[in-house]
Amino acid sequence: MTPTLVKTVRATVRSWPGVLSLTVLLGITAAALAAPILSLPDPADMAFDLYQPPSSSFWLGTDNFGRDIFSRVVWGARVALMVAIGAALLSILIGSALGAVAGYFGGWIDGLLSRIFDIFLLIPTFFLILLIVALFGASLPLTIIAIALTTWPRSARLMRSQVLTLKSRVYVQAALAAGAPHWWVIVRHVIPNGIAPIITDGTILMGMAILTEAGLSFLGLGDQNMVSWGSMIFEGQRHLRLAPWMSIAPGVALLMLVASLNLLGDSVNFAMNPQLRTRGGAPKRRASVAPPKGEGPATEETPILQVEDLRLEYTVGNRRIAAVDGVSFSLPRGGALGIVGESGCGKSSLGSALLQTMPNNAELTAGNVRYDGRAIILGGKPVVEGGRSRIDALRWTRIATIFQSAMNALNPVTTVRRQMMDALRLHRPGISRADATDRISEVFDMIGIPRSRMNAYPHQLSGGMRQRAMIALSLILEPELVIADEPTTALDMLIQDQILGEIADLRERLNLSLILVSHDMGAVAESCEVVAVMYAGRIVEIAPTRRIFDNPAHPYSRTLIGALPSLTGPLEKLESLPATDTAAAAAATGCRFAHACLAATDLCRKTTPPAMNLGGGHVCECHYAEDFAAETAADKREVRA
Ligand SMILES: Nc1ncnc2c1ncn2[C@@H]1O[C@H](COP(=O)(O)OP(=O)(O)OP(=O)(O)O)[C@@H](O)[C@H]1O
Repeated sequence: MTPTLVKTVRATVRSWPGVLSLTVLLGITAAALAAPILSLPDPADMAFDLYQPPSSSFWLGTDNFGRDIFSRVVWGARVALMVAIGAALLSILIGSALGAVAGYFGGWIDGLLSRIFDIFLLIPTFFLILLIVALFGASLPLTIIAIALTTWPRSARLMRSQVLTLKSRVYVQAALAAGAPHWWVIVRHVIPNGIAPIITDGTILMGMAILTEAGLSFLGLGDQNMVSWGSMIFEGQRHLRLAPWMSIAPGVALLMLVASLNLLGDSVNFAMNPQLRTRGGAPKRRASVAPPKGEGPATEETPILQVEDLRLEYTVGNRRIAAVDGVSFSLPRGGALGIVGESGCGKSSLGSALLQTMPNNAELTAGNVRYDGRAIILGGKPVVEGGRSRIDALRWTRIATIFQSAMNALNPVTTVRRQMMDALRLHRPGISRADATDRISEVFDMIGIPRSRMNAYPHQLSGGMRQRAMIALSLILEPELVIADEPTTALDMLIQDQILGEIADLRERLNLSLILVSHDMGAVAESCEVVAVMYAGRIVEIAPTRRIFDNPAHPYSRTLIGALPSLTGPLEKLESLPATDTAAAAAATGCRFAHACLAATDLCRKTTPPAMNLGGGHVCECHYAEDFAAETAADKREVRA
């Protein structure tokens, strides 16, 4: 077994639907395989005990010919399984191969094959099967082929759409650019990535095949030499009043087999798709709290956002990862806070925690958040007022987001103008079309996109223009606070600079408050008055921008600032840090940066550093913060040398 298959089986048997469905399926398969060696009465043997109800002699009773129903159900399982496996395998093989070819090569090949799929889909399934059975007679292999012939276009269309999406992925293009032949790319990169939904669909196909065979047997068109649950149900319904057990037993067996196959399909899909697994599957019901009593009205001095001891944990299997581990800060109205730190330190998790848009495997375990003086999160729970979560009422209208990758954040099949129109109409249902168009034009002018590009689709815009469109979308409802998560990461230096300049300009004009999440110290220095440095889930230093650049007090901030190349002076060797495992660093005793800190002492390794207040809004979690902050620029150069 390949490692992927082993992992899939392991993950499947860890979920209760997986265990349940596999137990039923294995039970039915074992019974079907063991039927010849079990000392069961011959399923075709007729006796004088007609219509016997279930008893210790006849576990499931006897039928109108005195045949033992338990024995017939067990033998019938063989037919059901043969039809399910045979028809589904044949259907998937034919369908996936033709679908992969159509999707991968496109052009006239796709056109021709797609028309063939459509024609087969148009033929009524039962009619085609009846035709085949009428022409060639009723036999089990023919039934299997007939079912496969009517179901393969389903797999073909699924595989075609998978391949169409996958072939534009960068890793597929990279493999082709590296000189790999087409067949290798299809086998190595396309099929393994696109097979999960086909396998899931295969289990549904198996259920359909069993039901179709049962239907054919019910109509007397199945193989008369074999015991089939369908024919048993058919006979049973004619004697329903006299002997209801004749149809109940095969009916229940059929139901259990088809339901288990469908349940198994869901479990396999869940097991094969790491996103479904690690994002926590279905949304959990989160507890909420009522607004606190005595909340006064906000004044000009009330911070737009106050965060106290916020904690967010992810659950992955049995592990808990504290991605945000006790974060506190306060953002004044119209202020700009930059949150910097290396990849994985928890910046995006903090952003999603503030907006309550975390994945399902994330949980806020503690902390309070106040927006404009009103609590939106208390003790880690969302505050609900009048049946609606307060944060729901604030998202986009008062707190907007600029996402990291505009190409992924904008809907690719809708024009930019349409997306802005939708946002306006959703939040301001009464707005007229003319007013909405005026507002869109106004925002386009404001951020420097020519009005002629309003009806462009995202892919028709350049990277910089797309990011501007994303900013326009965030501003369309005139929010007060914008959370920008790496808004310039994928752009070249010149465009980065333009976009940051525009954000700064908009802030001034609209009195916007800003939280800028970035790993780029330069970007943050240009746009924010205060900088918070995050490391392994905590803000380890926060200070006014000038101050943190002149006198960084945390060794980690010093390293980040030291990594900024200087355009003047001699070339200096850049320092590098060992990789950080957020979960391990958070669980370590003492300072979480001690493992990578060149100045770490025993005190650092044993005792968690307190938050040292260095005055002027400068707070740092380092035992030696005062010493480091006091160092002059010359000292720092010396340390680096
Ligand atoms: N859905 C998730 N399930 C489990 N762990 C997650 C999930 N999302 C993030 N993490 C973990 O949480 C930690 C913080 O991740 P986060 O994405 O917030 O970091 P980041 O600083 O924003 O990184 P980047 O700058 O690369 O976006 C990391 O250890 C990451 O592996």
